Amino acid sequence: MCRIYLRCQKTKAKERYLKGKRERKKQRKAAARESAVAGNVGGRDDGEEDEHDNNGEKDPFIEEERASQEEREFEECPLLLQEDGDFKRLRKRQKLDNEDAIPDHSHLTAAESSPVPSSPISNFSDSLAETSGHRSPTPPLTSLPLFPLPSRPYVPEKSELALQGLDRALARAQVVDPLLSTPLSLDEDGDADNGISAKTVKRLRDLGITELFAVQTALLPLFLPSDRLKRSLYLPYEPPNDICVSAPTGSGKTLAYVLPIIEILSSRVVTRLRALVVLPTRDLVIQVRETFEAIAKGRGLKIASVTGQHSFSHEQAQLVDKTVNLQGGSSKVDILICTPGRLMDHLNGTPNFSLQHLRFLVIDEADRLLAQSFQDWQTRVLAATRPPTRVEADAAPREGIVTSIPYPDALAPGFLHLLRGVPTVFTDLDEKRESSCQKLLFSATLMNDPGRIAALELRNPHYVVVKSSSGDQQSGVLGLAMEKFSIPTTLKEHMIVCNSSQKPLMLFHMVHTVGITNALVFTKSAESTQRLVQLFEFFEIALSTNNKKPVTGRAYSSDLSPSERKSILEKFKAQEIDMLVCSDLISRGIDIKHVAHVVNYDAPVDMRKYVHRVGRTARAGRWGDAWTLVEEQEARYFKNMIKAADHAAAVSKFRVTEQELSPLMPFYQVALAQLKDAYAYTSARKVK
Ligand SMILES: Nc1ncnc2c1ncn2[C@@H]1O[C@H](COP(=O)(O)OP(=O)(O)OP(=O)(O)O)[C@@H](O)[C@H]1O
Repeated sequence: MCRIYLRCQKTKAKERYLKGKRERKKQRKAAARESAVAGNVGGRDDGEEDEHDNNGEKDPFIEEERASQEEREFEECPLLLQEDGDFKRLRKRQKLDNEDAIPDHSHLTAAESSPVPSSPISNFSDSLAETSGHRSPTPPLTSLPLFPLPSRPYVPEKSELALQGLDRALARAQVVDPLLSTPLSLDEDGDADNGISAKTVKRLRDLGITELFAVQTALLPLFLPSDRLKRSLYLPYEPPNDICVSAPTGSGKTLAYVLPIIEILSSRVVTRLRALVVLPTRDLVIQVRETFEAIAKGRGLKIASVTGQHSFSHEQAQLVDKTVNLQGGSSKVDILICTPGRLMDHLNGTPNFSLQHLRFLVIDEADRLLAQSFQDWQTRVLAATRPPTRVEADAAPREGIVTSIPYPDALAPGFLHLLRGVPTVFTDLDEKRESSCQKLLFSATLMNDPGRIAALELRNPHYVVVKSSSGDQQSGVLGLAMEKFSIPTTLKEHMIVCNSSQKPLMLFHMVHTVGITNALVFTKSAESTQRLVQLFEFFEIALSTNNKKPVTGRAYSSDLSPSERKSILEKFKAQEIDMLVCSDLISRGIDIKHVAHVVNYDAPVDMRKYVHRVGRTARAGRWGDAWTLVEEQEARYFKNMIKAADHAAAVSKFRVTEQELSPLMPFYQVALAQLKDAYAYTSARKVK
């Protein structure tokens, strides 16, 4: 309303002013004509600054200037500003007001020198009334408030935000320099300095391991303290702390938990399920089982794995004795390595399969596993390791009181109150008995998700972060909190920006010109894996007519049966295959020593994926190269991703020109045509 009113006022005033101006102009012209006729040419002195004409009339130019000034003021009206949101103008207005707010009051009366500054709107309407020669019929707008200047809120740094609400245990993390290592030497007692027995040292040496890597050096004293009581299989009154480890890919995390588990379990007399290792894929289960078997050789420990590769009953027969019903459970194995899905199957459907004797629960690739629910496996597993509370125990069905235990049962100390037929009397002097299970979380990209961590019910967790940034605590913790992951220092990273249609040719160029072999090539899906391998085969056939030895490439994806996958992986390990084209199925954890190159044929969509993929090379201190083919339209996203992880400087740009690609172009076109025919033929057969 105000706005419309002011606009109307302005228009009428302007019209009146222009009319007056025209009349004055006419009068002046007439007067000039008369004086010219009278030969009396005179006028205003140029140097005169008086705004009034000689006859006392206002100077039209000065009037015009004033009108435009008023117009400007009108434009600067805060009401309009509010709508436009033009804070610059408001700031200018306020600046002017502030200047006005320090007037010289010496010549004013008390009433005039009121500290309340007059509103620009009231000034404007007053001057408008003056200009028009009469006052507005409506009262002038006097007290419209000036909106306060918007002040920029305090924006905390990203690092500051990352540290807020950080788990206290994580804030106190032990940061370890990745270059740390300890030689495996024996002391006078025959033990190694880090608490490893002579037997294990000998076994390690047989396997060619002569020193412990940083993560192993840091972890072994935590698992194997000099106080031997703390190495007991059961610690119901003083349960061990849980441990979370973040260390780069290929830094030896597997051995860091395999060694202490074998050392501690070697003292066992009766076989019980005491170590459970959960991994995300079958391939990883096989790999970790091999490591356990290699280190535990000659120690009498029984190791098994369940992944669903064999029948359920076969696995049950391997795991438990089903003929008796035991509260303490029965186990034919000491160490079980499994995928979460199959673990749930056995928890739900295998009699006597119990986790109450667990001393170690290892969750490897923890961030990946905890992100997937698998029938809420974490909650179920944790519940199975924890002794029931008094209320739960009282509610548990018991058989009639008998004086002797009917058959030997083997409940863990924390679960003794459940013993069938034996009355339990709780007293106030009873000490609380807890599960002796120590939870161990490992990953190269350990998550910092308070919700997920809380769900694990970690007991006084101790964090170990292996990170290169000068090994200082603050940057190590910050890196983990902000998901700035560590990459092996022996890895060289490159990116190649190219047109999407050139990508296959670019890969073939890299294989033949740069000499990429013993390579893992990651694609985004099983389907693109298959297509790329087929195109590569056609290309190699076309090129081999040119007297070149063909490079062998095979696909490795979830489309293949487990036995096919196993055989392909073995051939690749035996270096019978030069290039394995795969989906993300083997992007985590897989350890193949001779992998010298990783090619991200399809750029990874997040930093975690990138870290794990490129981490398939440059393992255990060896050198390796990672190449990422980035399509032009993805380049910005990829650069931002690595920049956000403070990793942009480590990835160098590799340029390939059209001329360099041109020699391979004819073979590529032949291969493309053949691939087209092959797909046309396959789809025609499908239609039939
Ligand atoms: N102390 C050691 N001395 C020599 N080699 C070692 C040592 N510890 C581990 N290795 C070797 O280093 C390689 C990488 O180890 P491992 O697979 O445990 O890495 P990782 O940290 O689990 O990697 P990822 O995060 O990718 O799973 C393996 O081949 C392993 O045999």
